[in-house]
Amino acid sequence: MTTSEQTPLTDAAAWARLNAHYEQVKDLHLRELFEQDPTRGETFTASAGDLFVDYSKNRLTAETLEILVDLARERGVAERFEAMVTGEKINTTEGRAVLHTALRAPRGAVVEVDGVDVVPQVHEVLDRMAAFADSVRSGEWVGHTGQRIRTVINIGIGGSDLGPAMAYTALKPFTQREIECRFVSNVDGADIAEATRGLDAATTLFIVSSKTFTTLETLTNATTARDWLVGQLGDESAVAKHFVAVSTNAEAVGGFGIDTANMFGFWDWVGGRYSFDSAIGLSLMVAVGPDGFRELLAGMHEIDEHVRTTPLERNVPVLLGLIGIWYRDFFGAQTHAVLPYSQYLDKLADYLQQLDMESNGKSVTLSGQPVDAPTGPIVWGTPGTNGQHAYYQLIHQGTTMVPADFIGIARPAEDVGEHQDLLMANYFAQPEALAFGKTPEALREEGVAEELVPHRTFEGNRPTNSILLPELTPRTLGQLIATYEHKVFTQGTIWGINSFDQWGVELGKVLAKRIAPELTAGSDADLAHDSSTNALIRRYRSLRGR
Ligand SMILES: O=P(O)(O)OC[C@H]1O[C@H](O)[C@H](O)[C@@H](O)[C@@H]1O
Repeated sequence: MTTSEQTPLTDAAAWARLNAHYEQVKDLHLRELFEQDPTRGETFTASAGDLFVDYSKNRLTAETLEILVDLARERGVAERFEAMVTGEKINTTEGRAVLHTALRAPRGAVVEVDGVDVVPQVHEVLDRMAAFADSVRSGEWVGHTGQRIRTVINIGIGGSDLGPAMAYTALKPFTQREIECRFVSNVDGADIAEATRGLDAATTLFIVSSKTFTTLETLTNATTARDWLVGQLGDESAVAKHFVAVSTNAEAVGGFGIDTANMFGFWDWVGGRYSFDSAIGLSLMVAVGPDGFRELLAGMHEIDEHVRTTPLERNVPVLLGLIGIWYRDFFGAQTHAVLPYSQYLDKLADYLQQLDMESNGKSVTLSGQPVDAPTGPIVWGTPGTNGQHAYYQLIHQGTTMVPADFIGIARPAEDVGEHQDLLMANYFAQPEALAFGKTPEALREEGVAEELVPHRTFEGNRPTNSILLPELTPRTLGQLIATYEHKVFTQGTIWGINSFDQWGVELGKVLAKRIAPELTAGSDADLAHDSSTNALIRRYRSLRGR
């Protein structure tokens, strides 16, 4: 047991110090902080792998950071990280180890769960995935009619969708363009209908991805996909050449009719939202090739090692986590924006929403007590510069503090004309404007009419991190994602919550199972929900002529 599992967060000595310190620094303006220390922009920075992080535009001092690091020490962040990566069952509510770091451990490393080294199993599956991916990519794997595969459709949801979908988009320039990947997640029939529209079943391969293989959305989509395929090819036996599965549940895969020879396994110690570097990434591996996938794993491993070996003061995921806690728990910021200046990172915020919000959206501690400080923020964002022309108004001049990560890529995959420099000019300009704002005096000097001065004033003092990557490659993407994984870990550890369960998604699933048959059968009088739910169901039935 580490400290955070035993004692309330607010009992920590560093917590009391942070409270007192907050009162001293809360009104300091970033303008003053930069005036006091003109070297701040060079010293409040850190690197991990190829990631460079400038955290100087945050409302904190060197002392703030010192106390935050003391808090991390007191809450046992390093010890709990060690417990996690060595296979301790830190997911106590499910009795499981948490070993996504073992998914990227190099061949020959040893990580034991219940006395069994899991690394050989990890590499055995990776090798099978590689052989499969190569055969699809080369055209050696042919469909029922002897034709090669042109479209791969991953069917999965949550962690079995968001990771591969995000990474496929991010790594488009590294994909074999002759094979297109599509992703179907929503149980809304529109998703599978649109994904298969116009496709030739003879050249389509489905990867059914589900850790549990019991997820309603995925099984429903997989059944519809199988009907579509058999409908087009006119032969049940075609399924064998057009369906593979990724799951921890071999029995259910067999029960669905997919040959378990075409199943790629993983383990209960891989959480859904931490699984895209497991076999869940099979579609991605087909797209970027086994070498690309291994580069991604290597990038993630670099960050795992960084966290393990770097002092907390320079530990990038730990620092990002601590800065997030400073805003969430002391300034009361409810959200955290992720603003990538890269179109390829279009799906990053969607992915991070599950990673962060499903992990740290908790209100009880590991020991079941109510938390004594606010936990995970609402995570959101879209690629810059689009957000600038939509919601940045609120970030600049609204009444809510929105701490944000600005993510920039120096060397673009598509170096088209002056696009990149214009994009990056915005990447640099926005955090500058957010931090330093524009004073009424400056406006008056420019001759702005007095009645417009309040409207055109930018208060500034709005905090950001700037994360800069040299380029977006499988390796740097792996580094970026592992950085966020361990940021979330750091925060969960400090809050003393279980970042690895997700009981909060259960109730809605149970109720939906109960309601589904009520939508088609039975009489209105049989409905036994609250009056609102009953009336809505009745209205739906009537709109559908039932
Ligand atoms: O991979 P599966 O078992 O199908 O689960 C898919 C997703 O659904 C669940 O409800 C959880 O909220 C997610 O953590 C999980 O990633």
